Amino acid sequence: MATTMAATAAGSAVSSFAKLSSSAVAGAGVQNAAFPRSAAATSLGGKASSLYGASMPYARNAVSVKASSTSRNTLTRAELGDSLEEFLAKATTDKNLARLLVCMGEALRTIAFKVRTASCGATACVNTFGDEQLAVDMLADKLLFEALRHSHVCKYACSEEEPILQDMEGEGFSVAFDPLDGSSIVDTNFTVGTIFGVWPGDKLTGITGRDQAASAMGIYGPRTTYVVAINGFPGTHEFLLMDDGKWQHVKETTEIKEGKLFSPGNLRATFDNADYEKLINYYVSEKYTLRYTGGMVPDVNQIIVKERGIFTNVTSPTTKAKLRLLFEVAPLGLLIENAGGYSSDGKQSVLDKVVVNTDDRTQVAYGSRDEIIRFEETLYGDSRLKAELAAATV
Ligand SMILES: O=C(COP(=O)(O)O)[C@@H](O)[C@H](O)[C@H](O)[C@H](O)COP(=O)(O)O
Repeated sequence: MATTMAATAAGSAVSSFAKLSSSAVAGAGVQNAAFPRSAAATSLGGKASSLYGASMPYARNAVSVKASSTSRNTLTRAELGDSLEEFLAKATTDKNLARLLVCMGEALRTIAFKVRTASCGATACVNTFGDEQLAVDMLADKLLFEALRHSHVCKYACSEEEPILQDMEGEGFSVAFDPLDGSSIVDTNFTVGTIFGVWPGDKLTGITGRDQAASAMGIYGPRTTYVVAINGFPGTHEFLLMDDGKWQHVKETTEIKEGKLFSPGNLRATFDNADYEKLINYYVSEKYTLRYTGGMVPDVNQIIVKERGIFTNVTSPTTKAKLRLLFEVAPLGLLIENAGGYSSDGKQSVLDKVVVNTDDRTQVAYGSRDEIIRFEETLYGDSRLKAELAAATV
């Protein structure tokens, strides 16, 4: 309640501030559009400006978290209200990983601006990139490759648009990304997003989601947010893009509770997958709330924000798997599991699936523990989570 009140009070301060300094904000937009190199450098080395203080709507709210022994041995305090850079200094001792996440954050900020100002016709939503007019998903793709090259800590990168590994000429990590998930719903002004996973080393096949050093999504909705999970650091962390262009830590999720909320992807599969039909009928008969946009980023993000629910995308003999393990499913798996949730392809966590080819596809569910048990039992008659739970309680 205290946080909500602080946010409301400061919210009106922010809007009067925005009115007073609309030219400064417009200027920031122009600067964003010009990003990637200069802004990344400023952010990496820069200090919070006075603008930052003026527009900070959330009271600093200390949250104590115990980092795992693989990352830090000391009690680390992640505080709501921290900047992205402050948070990363507490969440990881790996300065290269922090640098990469900051660089990607700068690209996300620019993509948000490009999506917000895209012009949409009958066939595509386009915006400018230098002298070019590009579809926004292609533009996002270019910006992300540029940011990774600029980071100097990325060896290889590939994307849904460019699945062949590209040499980024840095060292430390390799990154796979979906530049603009939901590009077909940009024109309807639904929320869309970027998804990426960061793997240590120089391999993006022969790896699993569990090997990720971090994963994240950028979410372009009424607000722009950057949701980050760092392997070995508890929780999934939401950062809000502020008026001054900085990311501010506004939420930490460490538990996905039980609650009747469902997002049924590939619903057409119920036509010839009787078990999926049975699962959907269960949700309806139990009066679950339907919350589904058809964009995987907002549909999965709502589980992290609401801290409950289930997202399913199930296949059938006539509707094959569409979602890609490397670019979408594994990174979202780490975000959900770090938040205290569970993921499944029907039989195992999606984090345990080996990426054989960059184009591997799979069915998937994300949600609370009991929802994932129900998902596995309904589809395959049994759930490995039950056995794990029984073993844990002995
Ligand atoms: O892949 C996605 C979007 O593709 P695109 O618009 O080409 O960037 C995802 O967002 C999924 O399409 C989505 O979550 C969902 O699985 C779609 O399923 P359905 O509603 O059955 O079409």
